[in-house]
Amino acid sequence: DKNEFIGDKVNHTITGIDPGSGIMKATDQVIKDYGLSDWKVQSGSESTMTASLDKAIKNKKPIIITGWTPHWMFSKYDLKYLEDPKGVYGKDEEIHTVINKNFAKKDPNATKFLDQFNWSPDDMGKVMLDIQGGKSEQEAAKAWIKANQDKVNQWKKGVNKVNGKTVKLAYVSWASEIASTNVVAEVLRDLGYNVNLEQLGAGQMFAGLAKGSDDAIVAAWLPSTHADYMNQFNNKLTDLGTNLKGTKLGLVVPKYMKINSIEDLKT
Ligand SMILES: C[SH](C)CC(=O)O
Repeated sequence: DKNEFIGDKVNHTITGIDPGSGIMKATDQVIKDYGLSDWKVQSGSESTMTASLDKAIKNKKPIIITGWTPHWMFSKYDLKYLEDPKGVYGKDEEIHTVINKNFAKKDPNATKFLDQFNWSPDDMGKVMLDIQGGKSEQEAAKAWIKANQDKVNQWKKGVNKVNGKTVKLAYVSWASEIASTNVVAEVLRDLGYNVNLEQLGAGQMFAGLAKGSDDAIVAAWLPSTHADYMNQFNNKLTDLGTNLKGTKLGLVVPKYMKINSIEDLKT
């Protein structure tokens, strides 16, 4: 039946991303909670994972990846999430904007802007697709800003223009965070800020923010995915709240695969 072959077909491997990410920790928990002791989670990066996904789909081969929404892969390919009856990946989540504890005092103007930043999975998806389609990260951000002046003006309400103050943003190279961080950076630049972007691993991003080597991130997946990092550094960080609602994490497969639940991986 469909169960006994799936493990053999994918060499009992789930194709994952960077080991410090929350989705990889959650997937380790999936292995334990669903009794998948003969399975392994292959770490890599978002780009190695999407390259493996592309290759598998081109050859109509089975593959199981760690996936999340929003992500351009759902526009490019016919994919589905495996049901997670034990709820290990948690419910739909949100992405939060988090600043270093001292930043609000250091720059209340930029803090007000960061606090007002919020947008939808559709907004983020447009920027991700433009980048996937070949636009540079900055061009994609600028194009979105140009086409969404009303939303951007809401973010800028009560925020003053400045002359050359610096804001340091950290992020991890996940398509979702590349999109959001570049849009925020471009609007801050329109406001007269010099913006430094620092691309780090997930753990380094939270550590750098806590240390103050970076001022802000728009990349905290909460309440569960990044809970460990937020708890580890909580007295050094200020959570400004949600900037995007309606994210999802889980195991994702091409729709041509017969399995529908994580339970189906158990031979
Ligand atoms: C890969 S998701 C954007 C975030 C995470 O899993 O840490």
